[in-house]
Amino acid sequence: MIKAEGLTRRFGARLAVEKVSFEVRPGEVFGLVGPNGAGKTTLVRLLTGVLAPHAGRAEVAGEDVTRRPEAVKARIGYATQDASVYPDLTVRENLEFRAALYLPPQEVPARVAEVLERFGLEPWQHRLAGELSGGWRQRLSLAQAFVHRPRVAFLDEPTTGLDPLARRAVWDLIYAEAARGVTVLVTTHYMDEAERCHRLGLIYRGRLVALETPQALKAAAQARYRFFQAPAGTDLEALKARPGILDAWPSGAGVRGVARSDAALEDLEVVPPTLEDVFSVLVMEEEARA
Ligand SMILES: Nc1ncnc2c1ncn2[C@@H]1O[C@H](COP(=O)(O)OP(=O)(O)OP(=O)(O)O)[C@@H](O)[C@H]1O
Repeated sequence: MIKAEGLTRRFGARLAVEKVSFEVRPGEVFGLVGPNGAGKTTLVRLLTGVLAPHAGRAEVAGEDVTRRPEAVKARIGYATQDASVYPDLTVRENLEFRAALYLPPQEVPARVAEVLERFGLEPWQHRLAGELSGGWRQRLSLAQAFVHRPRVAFLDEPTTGLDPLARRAVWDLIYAEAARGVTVLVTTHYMDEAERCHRLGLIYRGRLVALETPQALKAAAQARYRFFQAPAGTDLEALKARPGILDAWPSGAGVRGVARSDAALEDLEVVPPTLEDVFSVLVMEEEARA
């Protein structure tokens, strides 16, 4: 459903996206994760035809994005980071506007009514989008991404700034759309959200440095390293200086860390890695390579 081959994009001398290749299968919820400035948004803009690549190509929903960006736009939904809604249109008008871009006029009212209902937006339909709270604006942004029945949806940080309940509601909506067969590519900073994705790509400095299911990423990290927990009050610097210990950081009620697989850790509690641990070691490996 999504196929990127060697996608590359520069801004001046800076390589924002470098030779990125991957595929997303129909119905998959695929997560792109990576630190600020890693290149996630640029990659999404390349895949949605908003930005042209300097090298490589992409296919989305059976269309070549570079050659026929307009054909691709009709088949995808796109919710941008800055909530792609018009603040001075009402909720309903926003949805009507978006639906009318890609659907025959006679289909618009029924689609808008359905999406208002599905996304719980009916009570707000006559409100100006600019008057909605952050959570409801994000819901509207999602609703407009799905209103024309796209085959693929790109959601760029759809839950940033939302409280945990609103984030959960957004994820329930994303999964409901995926269950209807929509392929979803979502970018996120949140590890608990990354955990919900069927498969993940980690972007670091413009490059795709890992591509796997959350479970496989954890298993691979556990095979290469040992992760541990130390009690509160542990001397962090002394711990980091021990042979075989690669890094340690304050975490919750103690200290968490990563060590080489042959390190002596008898006095420490060895624990399975979280996704956050996995990404820490992947970034550590990339830094060591640089
Ligand atoms: N239009 C632009 N002009 C110049 N540089 C840009 C432009 N867009 C992105 N960049 C640069 O490209 C790099 C990747 O940025 P991008 O926004 O894709 O990262 P990101 O992973 O989405 O970050 P965030 O999580 O903060 O949104 C950054 O160094 C950024 O400064």
